[in-house]
Amino acid sequence: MSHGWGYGPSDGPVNWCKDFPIANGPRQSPINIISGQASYDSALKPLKLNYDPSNSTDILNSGHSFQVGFVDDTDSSTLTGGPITGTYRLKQFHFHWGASDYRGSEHTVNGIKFPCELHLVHWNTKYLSFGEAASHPDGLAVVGVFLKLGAANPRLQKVLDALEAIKSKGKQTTFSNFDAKTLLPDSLDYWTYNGSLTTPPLLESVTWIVLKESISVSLTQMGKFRSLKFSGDGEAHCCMQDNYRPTQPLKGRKVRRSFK
Ligand SMILES: NS(=O)(=O)c1ccc2oc(NC(=O)c3ccccc3)nc2c1
Ligand SMILES: [Zn+2]
Repeated sequence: MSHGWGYGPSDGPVNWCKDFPIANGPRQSPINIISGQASYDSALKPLKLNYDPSNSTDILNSGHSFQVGFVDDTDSSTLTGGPITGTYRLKQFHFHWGASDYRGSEHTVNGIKFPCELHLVHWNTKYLSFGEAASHPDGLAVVGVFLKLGAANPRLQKVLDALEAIKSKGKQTTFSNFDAKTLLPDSLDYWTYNGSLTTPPLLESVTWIVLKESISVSLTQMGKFRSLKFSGDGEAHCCMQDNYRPTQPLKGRKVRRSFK
């Protein structure tokens, strides 16, 4: 039985293809977005994100990141419009970040890395569940938001304060009445392309929607992300950082943009 995957020298992204051969597939994520090569598509609609704060349920240290989960048994927290057709329900959001302020994001823009990237994960309600949707090419839609070093972001604080209770792998605590919309920047201009989950099982079922505008994060707030552990209680302490996959080959894919 092979050990799980991670971000270390032996279980990290370069070795994921051994257990998940799709890692070398035609539509892998993340990618480097070359802004000059992204073509404006006037047919792209504005993003519509309608989130009900009462749907947030818990915050969990997954051992790879931490994620805030949402009740998804009704259409009360949805993504519509944008490059997608139909209605996608919010399942969870999580982040990826670096050990230093000069890396951490999964997507890059013109080769630029950000210290952190937020992913809001949605699944297509034409399927019965997240799990089923994840196995279809149009099953998932993830909104990516870059975090850029600057002033402390008060909208992150409630999430970061909750990390005290979930320092190690497997820890979970309630996290209610959180409005994920407060994490979004003012502009919803975006780039979009067809890609994959950026962690195993790396399924090629994600319509990526990467916002052009970033949100701010301070050095102190970045320190809170890095205070988490990949490891569980009783295991050798391993700081949760550099939990990002390097950019993957475009393999002929086109990146579109919603803005002129
Ligand atoms: N970095 S990523 O590409 O956004 C990404 C990568 C891998 C993922 O696995 C899941 N699974 C659930 O959310 C889930 C949550 C609850 C129950 C079943 C599945 N979401 C993912 C997002
Ligand atoms: Zn992610």
